[in-house]
Order: sequence, then C-alpha cells, then structure tokens
Amino acid sequence: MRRRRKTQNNNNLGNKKTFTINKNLKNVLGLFLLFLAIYLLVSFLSFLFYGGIDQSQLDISRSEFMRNPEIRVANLGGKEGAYLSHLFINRGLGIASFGLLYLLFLYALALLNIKPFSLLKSTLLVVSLVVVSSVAFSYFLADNYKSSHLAIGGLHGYYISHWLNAAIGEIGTLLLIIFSYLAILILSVRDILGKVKGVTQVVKNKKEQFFDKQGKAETEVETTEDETENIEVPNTYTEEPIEEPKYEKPEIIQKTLDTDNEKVSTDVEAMEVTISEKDETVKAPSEDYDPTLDLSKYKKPPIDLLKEYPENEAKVTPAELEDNKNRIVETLKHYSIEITKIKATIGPTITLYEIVPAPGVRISKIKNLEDDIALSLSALGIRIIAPIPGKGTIGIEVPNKTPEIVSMHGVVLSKKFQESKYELPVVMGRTISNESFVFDLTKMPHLLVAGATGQGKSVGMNAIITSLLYKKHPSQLKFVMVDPKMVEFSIYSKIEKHFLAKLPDEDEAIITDVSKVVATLQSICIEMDDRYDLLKKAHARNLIEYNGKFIKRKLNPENGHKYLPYIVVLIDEFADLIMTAGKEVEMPIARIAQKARAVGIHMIIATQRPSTNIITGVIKANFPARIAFKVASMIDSRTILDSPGANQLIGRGDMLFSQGSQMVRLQCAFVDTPEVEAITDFISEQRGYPMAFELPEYKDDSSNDIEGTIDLQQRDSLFEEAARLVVSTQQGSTSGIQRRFSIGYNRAGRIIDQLEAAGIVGPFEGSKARQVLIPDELSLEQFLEDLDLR
Ligand SMILES: Nc1ncnc2c1ncn2[C@@H]1O[C@H](COP(=O)(O)OP(=O)(O)OP(=O)(O)O)[C@@H](O)[C@H]1O
Repeated sequence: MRRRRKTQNNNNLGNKKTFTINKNLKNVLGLFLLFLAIYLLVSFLSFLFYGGIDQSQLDISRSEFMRNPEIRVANLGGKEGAYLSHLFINRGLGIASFGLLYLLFLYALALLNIKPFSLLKSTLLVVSLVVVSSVAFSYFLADNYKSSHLAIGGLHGYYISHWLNAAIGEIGTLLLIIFSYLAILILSVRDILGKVKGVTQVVKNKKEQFFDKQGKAETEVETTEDETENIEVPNTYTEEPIEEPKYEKPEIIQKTLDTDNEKVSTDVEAMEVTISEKDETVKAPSEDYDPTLDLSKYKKPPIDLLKEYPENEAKVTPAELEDNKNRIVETLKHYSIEITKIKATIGPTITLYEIVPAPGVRISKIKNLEDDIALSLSALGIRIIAPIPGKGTIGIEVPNKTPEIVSMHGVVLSKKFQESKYELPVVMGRTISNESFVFDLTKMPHLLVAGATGQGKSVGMNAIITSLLYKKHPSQLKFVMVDPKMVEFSIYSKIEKHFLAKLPDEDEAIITDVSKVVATLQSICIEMDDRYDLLKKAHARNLIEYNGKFIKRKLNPENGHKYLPYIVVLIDEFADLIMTAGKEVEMPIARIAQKARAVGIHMIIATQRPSTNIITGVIKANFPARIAFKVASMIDSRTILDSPGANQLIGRGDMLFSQGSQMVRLQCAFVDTPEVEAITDFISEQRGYPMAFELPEYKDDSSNDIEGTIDLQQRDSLFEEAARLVVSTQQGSTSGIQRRFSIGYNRAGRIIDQLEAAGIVGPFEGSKARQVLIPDELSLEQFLEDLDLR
C-alpha cells in the first residue's frame, strides 16, 4: 500500500528578513527625526531668551557666521541652532514655527511605527494653523518687533498682515483671520475625533496584546469580559424574553415557564469585526503565530442572514393547559392512580406535565398506562418519562396544539452560544424549558443522527454546520462532506476554498460517489496517523495542546509542524454506504471513531434507516452521542438510542439527544435552505485559500499490484541515504523520509517501497511504523555494498 500526500501550507513566515531590514531602516530614520526635533526645540526655545544677544552676529552672511571661530553665540543649539531659529522664527513664520517642530515630531513617531494620527491630515492642519497664526501674531502685535529681537509673526506674518491691512483694511483682516481659524476648526473637528479614537485604539491594542500574552492566543473569536459588558439588549429588540402570564390553580396546578433569558443583541457582529481588525494591527512576526492571519480580513457571517420567525406568544392557552391537566388527572383516576401535585412546563413544541404521585403508587403502573393516557389525550406522540431522572416525579410530554418554530436566528444569538468557550460549539435548539442547548462537538466526540424521512434530519445537520460556521475561522475548521444523495450538502460546495477538505486531484469537494468514500475515509485515517506522529514529536497529548505549542512558536515548521485545523467529517445517508461498501466503510469509520478524538477529527453520520444491519454494533460502540428525530418504530428507536421514545416524537424537528445515560428532548432549531445559501454566499464572496484543504492521497493495495514489481537497479538517488536514516533511527516510516529529505510523499513512498524490496524494511503494517530488518549501520554498509554487486 502506498500513501502519498500534499499539504496545504498554512505557514506565513515568508519575507520576514526583508521586512526586518526595512523596519530597521525606518526606525533609524525615525530616531534621527526625533532627535532633530528635540535639537530644534532647544534651539528655538533658547532663541526666545538669548536671541537678543546673538542678533547682531546673525546679520552677517551665513558662510562668514559659520566659519569665523571668533564668533560665539549664546544659543544652546550653537551657531547652527541660532541660525536656524533666526531663519524659521524671525525670517519665517514667527513663533508659530513651533508648530513645524510638532509636525517633525509626528513624522518621527510615524517612522517609529507609533502612528496614532493620519499624517496627511495632521500636516494640512498644522501647516494651515502655522500660516494663519503667523499673520495673526503680526496683526495683533504689530509693533512688537520695534522693542524686541523677536519678530513674533516672522517676516511672513509681517508682510502678509501689512499687505492685507492695505488691501482690505484692518477690520477686513481681522475678520479674515477669525474666519480662517473657524474654517480650520470646522474642517478638523472630524479629525480631532479621529485622533481621540486613534489614541484609544492604541491603548486597546496594547491591552489586547497583554491578554494575548497571558495565554489567550485562542484565535477563535470569543467574547471577552470587556466585550460582554458591551452587550446590551437594544430597546428595539423584538425577541425580548416575554414572561408568559402565570397560570395557576391552587394546590394541584403550578405552571413554570422558563423563557430564554439569555439573548444578546446584534452588536455581537460588530464586536467580532472589531476583534478581527485588532488582530491585524497587533500581531507582528515575532509574536504568537496567528493561523487566522492568512485570511485576516475574513468576517464571520452576520446574524441578519438568518431569518427571524415570529414567536408565537399564545402558544399554549390556559384553556389547553387546563384541559390537558384535567384529562391526565381523570385518566389516572380511572386507573386508581392518585396524584398530589401536577406542574406544567411549556416548551416550544411540547408541554411537560410533571406529576407527583400519591405515596404508595408504583411508577411502573403509570408507565404501563402510557397508551391509555395517550388515547385519552387524543394526542400523537405522548411520551411518559417514569421517573424523571434525578426527581421523584413522572413526566408526561404532550405536544402543543400550535407548535412554535425555534429559529436558528434566536439560538445563535443566545448568550450561551455567543459566549461559549467550547472548541466546536453547536447550538442545536431549545429544551423544554426554552433554554438554548449548546454542546461541544469535541466532547461528543462523534455523533450518530437518525430519523425517518421528512422529520428534520437535514435541517438538524444544517443547524450543526451553521453553528460551526458562525463560530470558526476557515483556518480552524475543515469539513469533509459525504453526500450519496447528492442533494443535502451541494449547497456548501461554494465554501470549498474556505471550509472544505478533499482528496488531491478531486474536482468536487463534496463526495457523492460511493467508490470515492472509501478512499476518503482511508485518507482521513492517514491524516489521523500523521497527526498522531506530529503530536508525539511535539509531546502533546491532544490537538489543543499541540496547536497551543505551535501558536507559541515552540514547534518548528521546518520539522513538519503546522497548525492543525479541526476536521469534521459529515456523512449523510450512511445506510447507502453500508449497503454498497459494507465493511470497507465500516472499518475506517470505526477506526476514526475510536482514535481520532485527540487529533481533532470528529464524525457526524446520519441515516434514515436506523436498523441493526446499518448501525452495527461496531458503529454503535464508538458513537456514544446520538440524535434521534422521529423514527418509524420502537425497534428503530432502540437501535439508535438503546431505548424507546424516538418513535413517539412529533416530527418537524422534535428530537432526542442522548449522551451516554442522559437523554434530553429538544426542539431543533430551524434553518431553511435560503438562509444557508445566504451564509455560504457571504463566506464564498470573501477571499479564500487557493484551494480546498488537501487530505493525504490514498491508493489502495490493488493498484500497487498493477504497478508491478520494483526494479532495484533503478534505485532512487536518495535510496542509500534513506536506508541509513531508517537503520540509524530504527524507524521505517514514509513520512519520516519525506520530512528528513524535504521530498514529496510520492517519492518518499517510492523509496520506502524500494527499501522494502531490498529487504531493509518490512511490509506496511497499518498505522504502525514498518519494521527495520537491519540492526545497525555497519551491517547496512555491508548490505549496500552487496546490493551494488548484484
Ligand atoms: N426544526 C424544525 N422546525 C420546524 N420545522 C421543521 C424543522 N425541521 C424540519 N422541519 C420541517 O420538516 C420538513 C422536512 O425536514 P427535513 O428536510 O430536515 O427532513 P429529513 O428528515 O432530512 O428528510 P429527508 O431524510 O427526506 O431529507 C422541513 O421542510 C420543515 O418544513
């Protein structure tokens, strides 16, 4: 078996050298301007005080002034300082020339990369202020030059103000000066605001940087504490939790309503955008590696791409509640079951009536009456939970007459999801108590989804994918999509260059051809093994630790290390695959399910036909987390959940989520195809990677035979070196050769085949490294000599 691979290079270390040289030059120049500004400031200031002493000397020619050692000046900037001050102040723009120093100072800061302001705007503002002030000073202090060495408005101010006085009169000049100041003020107000913002931004960036250094290098956009404070529910927000009127009847009925008190405003999008922009300004090559930098401008989909469905306020009327309660009580009475209390919790599509039976009533008795109660309530899909785990009560779930649509919009906005710190957060829908149900896919770590046709399975899969698209950056997550029905996932083909992974040389990223599925699953196994190799080399126990080390630049990309995105493998209509490919797909799926968790590969497989020949023992054993939409029979329910219940669901997204022994009934969030399309359009319109994430190439055994035997006379030029490497390290792995000699997987595969044919390494043994058949280097040299003689 030969395996080859190409990998997508996520590393962006290039051009670092040129960047550093340019940066250093700019820093030197910036520093020079800074010192020049300080020197001129000292000279100008001492000109104000000592200019009078030096004045007589300054009237002679510059060359004479500079050359004659007899001439000494009082200015602290020396002759040059005295001369330049005289030139700028007296002969130029007067004391307004200090403004020019300020400008010089700004340029120096800009070169030193401390650039809170726009240089062009600052230049225009300062120059116009200097020019107008020079005239204003001369105008208001016209006679000053007669008594002082200092021409306060400079020659420029003197001439212009005199000329203006003559042209438009003193009042005209005064008005013109006032007008000029006002015009500058008005034109620069926005700029001033900009400056204030600039300063706060710099401070903010520094703060971010600090947090980053504290280990918050997480690239996923998460709400930080500061940002949480900013999350406000605007007054106009229509989905404010509404306390339903409490319906109470003394003693026996007490209705509880937990509304979702956890929604946050659409400000969340703005917040995300701000953060991604911050990333751009804060990161420099010497800091933590940021995988999102390759697509630094990538924006996560805004919430308004999802549709808001009106929440049905009067979803369960008091009359309906009363009616159901009476029927339950009567039915139970009919079977001589007394109850002491009944409590109703209204969910989006069902209402849970919680019953406290009278002392001495056996729970099994109530359970046995399930069908009778259902008949008496004339409702489909009544489910009895006897007892409710952790409580001494019995639950009867009754479908609501007018079910509510749980919109994806609402659950994505929920605080639980927005503030979730999970690695792969998925918001699936709402529980009976109207809380958003969020889980971490990495903790599942794989999901089995079943449901008869038309019961909401596709919508559920879309809800899972959408959740992840709302939370992850393309650098952090890749999907492998298998869709034998060719309809389910085609909608995602647009985001191939952002979020999809595929086999090299495949045209389509979405796999619809069953024959390609085996190769893809095998390729994922190779990726899994390769990831294990990398983790082992990095002494990391799992993907989070590994990526953490890579981000902190503790792992050298030259040794094959790279940032590893999560891979989520979605397989729709798993039954079709098992029917056509059987063990060939079952085995790699089981292998991935058993091992892939630590290396960030997670699987979600869905089927319409949850029968035991499809969901085999091997599959079941490796998929502890399961989702069941309505299924046709109790047997199907047992197959998927190991218990009945899924057959009693009401359809349209009503589902059971089971994880080990825990089971939760949820109303799946509804996301329609146009909404998914809007999201994929939004993503695909942005810049993506040049191609989909490439999985390792896989070639099965049979094609090896066709290629024929290996000719040892035509050995690769690296054959001997590779043999020495393999023997010295006593490890025969293709990826080891590939990394050591920086060659492609194809060539490394060919070399390892030749080493095998020569008898240096043993045959391929799955995920284990090949056995090395030569014990030491001395024996190898002897062996190679013999080989040459053959
Ligand atoms: N969460 C939900 N909320 C409200 N209605 C839903 C929900 N999920 C599904 N529906 C309704 O049920 C219909 C069928 O859903 P969906 O296409 O997901 O079924 P399916 O189980 O995938 O069927 P198939 O296996 O044939 O593709 C949807 O068009 C929608 O009208």
